[in-house]
Amino acid sequence: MKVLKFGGTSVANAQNIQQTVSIILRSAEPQIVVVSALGGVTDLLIKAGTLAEQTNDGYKEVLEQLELKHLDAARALLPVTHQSSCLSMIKQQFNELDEICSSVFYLKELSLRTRDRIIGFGELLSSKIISAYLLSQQAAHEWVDSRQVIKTNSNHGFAAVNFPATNAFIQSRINQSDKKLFLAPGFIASDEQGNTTTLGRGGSDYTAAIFASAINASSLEIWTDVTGMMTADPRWVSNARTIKQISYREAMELSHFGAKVIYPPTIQPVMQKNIPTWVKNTFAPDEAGTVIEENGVHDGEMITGISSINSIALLSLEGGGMVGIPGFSKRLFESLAGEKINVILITQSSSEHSICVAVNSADAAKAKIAVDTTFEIEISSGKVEPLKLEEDLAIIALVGDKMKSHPGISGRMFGSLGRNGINIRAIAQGSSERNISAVIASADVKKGVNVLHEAFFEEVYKQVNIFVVGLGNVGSKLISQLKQQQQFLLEHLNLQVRVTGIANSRKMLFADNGNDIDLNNWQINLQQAPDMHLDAFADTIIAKNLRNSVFVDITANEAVAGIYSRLLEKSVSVVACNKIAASSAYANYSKLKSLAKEFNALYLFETNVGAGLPIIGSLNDLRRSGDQINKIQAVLSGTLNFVFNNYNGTTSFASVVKQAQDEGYTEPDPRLDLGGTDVMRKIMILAREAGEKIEMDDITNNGFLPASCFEGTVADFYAEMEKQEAHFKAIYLEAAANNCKLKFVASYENGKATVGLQHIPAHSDFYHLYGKDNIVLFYTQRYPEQPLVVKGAGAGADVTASGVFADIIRVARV
Ligand SMILES: NC(=O)c1ccc[n+]([C@@H]2O[C@H](COP(=O)([O-])OP(=O)(O)OC[C@H]3O[C@@H](n4cnc5c(N)ncnc54)[C@H](O)[C@@H]3O)[C@@H](O)[C@H]2O)c1
Ligand SMILES: N[C@@H](CCO)C(=O)O
Repeated sequence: MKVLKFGGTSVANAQNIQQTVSIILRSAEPQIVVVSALGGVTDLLIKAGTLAEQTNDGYKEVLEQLELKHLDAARALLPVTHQSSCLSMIKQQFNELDEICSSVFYLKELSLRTRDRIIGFGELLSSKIISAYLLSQQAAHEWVDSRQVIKTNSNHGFAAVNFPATNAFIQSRINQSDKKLFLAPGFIASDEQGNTTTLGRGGSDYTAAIFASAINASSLEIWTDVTGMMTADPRWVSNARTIKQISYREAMELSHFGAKVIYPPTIQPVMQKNIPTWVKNTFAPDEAGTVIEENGVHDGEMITGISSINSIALLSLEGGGMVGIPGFSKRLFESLAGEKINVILITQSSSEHSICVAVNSADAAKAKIAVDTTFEIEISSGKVEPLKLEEDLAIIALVGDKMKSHPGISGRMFGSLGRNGINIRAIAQGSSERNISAVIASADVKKGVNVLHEAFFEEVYKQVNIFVVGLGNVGSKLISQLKQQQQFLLEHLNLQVRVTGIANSRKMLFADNGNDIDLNNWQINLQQAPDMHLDAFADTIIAKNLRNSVFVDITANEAVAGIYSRLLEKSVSVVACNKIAASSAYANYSKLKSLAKEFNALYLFETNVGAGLPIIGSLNDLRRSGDQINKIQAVLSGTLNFVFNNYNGTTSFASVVKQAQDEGYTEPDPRLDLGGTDVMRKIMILAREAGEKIEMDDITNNGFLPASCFEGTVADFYAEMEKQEAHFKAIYLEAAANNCKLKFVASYENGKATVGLQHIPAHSDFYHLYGKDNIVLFYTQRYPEQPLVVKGAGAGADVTASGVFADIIRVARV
């Protein structure tokens, strides 16, 4: 014989009851079926009782609403010929309920005993309606009054079962019948005096387990509205999946931590009898669901599931006066127990200087008063401090039998949380090693569950959420490269790179929760999106709090560079194509680097020098491997190289500059290139990466542009260059007369950096440098004479976008 339990959603209305009954009737095996109240009924019954106690006659309306709900269900389920006895049963039950509530109303008192009586009506009604429906379907069965067979003490609201008596009653009740199908209301029982008691919220699961244990059932089936127990809460983790098999103890750990699928005390009676317990979905009955059994072997993973509890407060009792003195923890726990406060997690450091316990937030204030009163004398004498209370916390836990004696699990757990900026306030792991719990901020709990799910269940791929600001030449190329490469990244690097937010100077667009931006239609969608506000963009990134978040700056804007620190402090990595931050005051550059280190994020800016060329990366590799940079010589402006490679006095200098701009090599403001600022920034960034504390003022700029070119707008700049054509031609002719080419060269040596136009003779490394190419020569301790050379296209939207892309992948693969 097996036992089935159907929860509130499975019997929420006539249609669901029909589905439930079809599941019951498809099994030939004898069975006991336990049902909950129709969905939502228990809460309304509590409301009616509470209103009556408050002498609010609104309770009558609630009862009318409830009566109608039950009458409707019965009418919809039963053929007219079977309706009258069921409808009069419902009316009679509601008359009784009305009388009880009216007594509560007049007495202004709702004792726990009366409350149990009131809420017990929910299961009585549902089971009787289902019984009438079974009769109408000619399904022979017996309705068993759980109150007559499940005996408890009189602890109303949470009564303790007298198992010897209960087992005997159930066995005799079942054995004396020749029926194969029994139907019983869940949740309710009775005490020795025959008063209705209840088994605690979710107690219908428990009722079913009590029946299963009493008759040594072949199995217990818990039918609900989800397919089994999941690896994590599916409302939070889209990749959560059903756990096929799980042990009783793991199931208890997971249920305790918020996996509301099964009520924790349920497990105890079935575990003692080793009865396999299935969790199945009423609305997808053919799906396997989860089986809970001794030594349940799950799919080879170390971790069975991840769960969490919200609304946690952390209480810390601290003080030097506790060290080495027995009895402090006893008194702390006694004072909490005295207030009936449930302790959820406990930690104590080996220094014995503090004891930290997690409790439900609702108990926090009460706990503070109780503990401060208990330790009043020690507090006034300074031996301990008043109880410290921290709220808005949550517990996140890894659960799994297989974690036992398996090193590295907690390292992986804390590493993954840390990399995502999730601060851990307290941790606990019992010696059973079945559960590792961490207390974190409530705001981080959803992200935390996702981070852990990814770390322990999704070796398939890692999700990276990117936010791109700046969608001009380079930015729009990056988006098309990402679109083109998404599938490759998924298949070859197991990376799911999602563009989650984009913005230009006018508009900003975010993907809805759990989605990414449609990369086929981003231009149109961005046009229709809200106006861009930089602070709001940063706020949203932080509020979304998505795992593996990366901010990508492809603007040339100072304000955008100004938000990096806020993001890094939240462990959001920054990939900057924008050179402003790395070339700002040294203090800011170094602060950003330390923030990245402190908050386990990355701040990468490879494209700041030489676009997509591996220049900063090579320099970092040299230094990390112990080399020292003696000297750098470089041509670092794609624009200037292009201009001097193409200018020979036949067309105007200004028109060649314009061509460089049109081809996407210049800065958004080309004066930065022509005036040498862009190159100064680049050589300074290289010098800083080489270990030098250098500022812009320390760099000599031997510029070639007449001062008049810097006045006014970019249009004025072009006009002025036209006027100065003779100046540019003279520069060109002078170099040509010496058989030299013109190159804008940057060099760094002994803490000094210089940039400027030079005559380059044919034997120079820089002579054969064509188009928009860049070249860097690193002279180091290991490369003293023959330098390490990096050379290639140093500007252009495509190559720059691919350099940004490479930085994003570097962040993603950490
Ligand atoms: N073009 C290259 O070859 C190259 C090479 C290396 C680095 N870079 C760097 O790439 C960056 C972008 O260059 P580009 O050629 O794509 O420039 P662009 O002018 O084509 O694009 C700049 C984008 O930034 C946006 N923007 C500007 N201010 C903004 C703000 N306050 N908020 C939001 N968005 C803002 C603009 O709307 C535009 O979408 C620059 O920092 C440049 O130094 C360019
Ligand atoms: N404007 C820059 C782009 C690369 O940083 C150049 O011309 O080199």
